[in-house]
Amino acid sequence: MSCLRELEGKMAHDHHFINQGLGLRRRVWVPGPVIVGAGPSGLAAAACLKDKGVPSIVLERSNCIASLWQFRTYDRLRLHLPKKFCELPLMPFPEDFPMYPSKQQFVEYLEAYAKRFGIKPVFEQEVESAGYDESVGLWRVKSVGLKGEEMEYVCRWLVVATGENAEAVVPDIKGIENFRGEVRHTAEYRSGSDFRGKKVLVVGCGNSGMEVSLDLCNHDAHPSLVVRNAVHVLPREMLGRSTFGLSMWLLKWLPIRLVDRFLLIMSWMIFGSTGSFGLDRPQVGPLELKSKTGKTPVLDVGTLAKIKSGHIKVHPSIQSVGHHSVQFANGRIENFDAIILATGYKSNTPSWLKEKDMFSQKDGMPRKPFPHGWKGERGLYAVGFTRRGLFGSSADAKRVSEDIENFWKAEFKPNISP
Ligand SMILES: Cc1cc2nc3c(=O)[nH]c(=O)nc-3n(C[C@H](O)[C@H](O)[C@H](O)COP(=O)(O)OP(=O)(O)OC[C@H]3O[C@@H](n4cnc5c(N)ncnc54)[C@H](O)[C@@H]3O)c2cc1C
Ligand SMILES: NC(=O)C1=CN([C@@H]2O[C@H](COP(=O)(O)OP(=O)(O)OC[C@H]3O[C@@H](n4cnc5c(N)ncnc54)[C@H](OP(=O)(O)O)[C@@H]3O)[C@@H](O)[C@H]2O)C=CC1
Ligand SMILES: O=C(O)C(=O)Cc1c[nH]c2ccccc12
Repeated sequence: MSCLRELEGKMAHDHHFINQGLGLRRRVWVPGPVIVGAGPSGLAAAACLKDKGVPSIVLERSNCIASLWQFRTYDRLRLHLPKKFCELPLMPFPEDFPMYPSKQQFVEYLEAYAKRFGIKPVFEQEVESAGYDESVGLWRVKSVGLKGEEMEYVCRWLVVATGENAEAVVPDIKGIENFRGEVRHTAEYRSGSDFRGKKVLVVGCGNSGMEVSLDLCNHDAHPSLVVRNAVHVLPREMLGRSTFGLSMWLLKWLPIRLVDRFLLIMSWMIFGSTGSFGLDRPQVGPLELKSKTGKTPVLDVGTLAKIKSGHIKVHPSIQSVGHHSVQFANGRIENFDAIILATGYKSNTPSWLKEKDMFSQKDGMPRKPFPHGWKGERGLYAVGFTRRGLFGSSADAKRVSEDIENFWKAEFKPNISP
């Protein structure tokens, strides 16, 4: 251990210390934290660390930053929350960006962010396992490159930033394997132009399902939406302000239940009763539900009007799928040309993180409830697992970097005698 410490001192300014010949894997000693994931959370963590003088290394399975935004989202996507709630620490959005930046603008911002803080992730490095080695008191992070080349990064601090949306959730739907039309998850959906004139069933009514249905409508497809449970749909704006901004402001003075009541009254005045067209509301209010379960209310950008006008049909749960048809829980059977699964995403930490205390094996999320989930034992951290969007990522990145900075300073205090 002491020789490792000595090495640490010597290597404090070297990012990579390659020690070949200790087996087939190339082993690299990283003096600072290893961050897994180059999405907004990983970039925010690296930037905050850099700002405090702590070097880090970012490992990313894809070949670019923000791969979720670049490769796995639909073309018409914009931020749903105003830009001031989505900015990463230390760098606001450009002033000439609109209130709700498009995905291209968001990616542009992230590219500029990475450049500004000199963040150069190691791309095409899929982390396949990470575990704490008690014998040396360090993390061993094992990755595999595109050509199968294996690496091991050894470090004191491990920051998990692989996101809540690392893998698509593909539910088991009876008979779906027999369906002759196309079945596609929203992660593979780009635009309704692929479905012009087709009858498309969208399964799931979160923000993705609602917006994809609207996009299909706008491209002259004929969408139907499966709504199996109650859902809160709120207008994106009310009283000339963003619903989210207004809610945050009201929460400074009022209890969550009162703010929820206000949101529901306003929504009723704007939409009427959503239950009358198949979208029943949960018993618990939208913000309370978000805070208790992480279920995000749908922020409507025009889908509801299309449901009201009959351009988007609403169906209950799917009972079974045939070659060309779908039978619903109410017994109705309809033919479809394609099925889009807007069934959400999940964390992938159970598949690679060998530590069982901090992250649940079941859902891959931190076990400790918000706001305590960002820090584990032995130098393990999480950024972007609070179900609070980009706002949550920024808050985590700040906390994590402050915590690591304290250890870093204590460890590497320059040995200057008076
Ligand atoms: C369609 C959509 C729209 C959204 N819109 C908003 C919004 O408007 N506002 C908001 O606040 N939030 C929004 N969100 C929430 C979203 O979670 C955040 O926007 C944001 O992308 C989260 O950043 P992240 O870095 O935590 O995760 P991600 O963006 O998913 O980044 C994680 C990165 O880790 C990489 N990775 C995963 N596993 C490994 C591995 N084993 N090894 C190496 N790399 C790995 C991935 O390739 C990815 O690049 C949206 C989410 C979706 C799906
Ligand atoms: N512009 C923006 O800001 C956007 C933001 N997002 C965000 O991205 C994240 C992911 O959103 P999204 O992709 O919509 O995923 P969600 O997890 O939010 O929604 C998944 C939906 O699929 C339903 N579902 C799951 N399995 C089945 C099934 N077998 N049969 C029927 N329905 C099913 C769920 O129903 P149930 O509730 O019953 O489980 C739920 O309605 C969210 O945080 C969301 O807010 C997404 C799109 C746009
Ligand atoms: O889009 C998302 O996934 C978000 O998590 C953004 C978000 C965080 N808190 C909210 C409360 C109401 C609506 C959206 C969000």
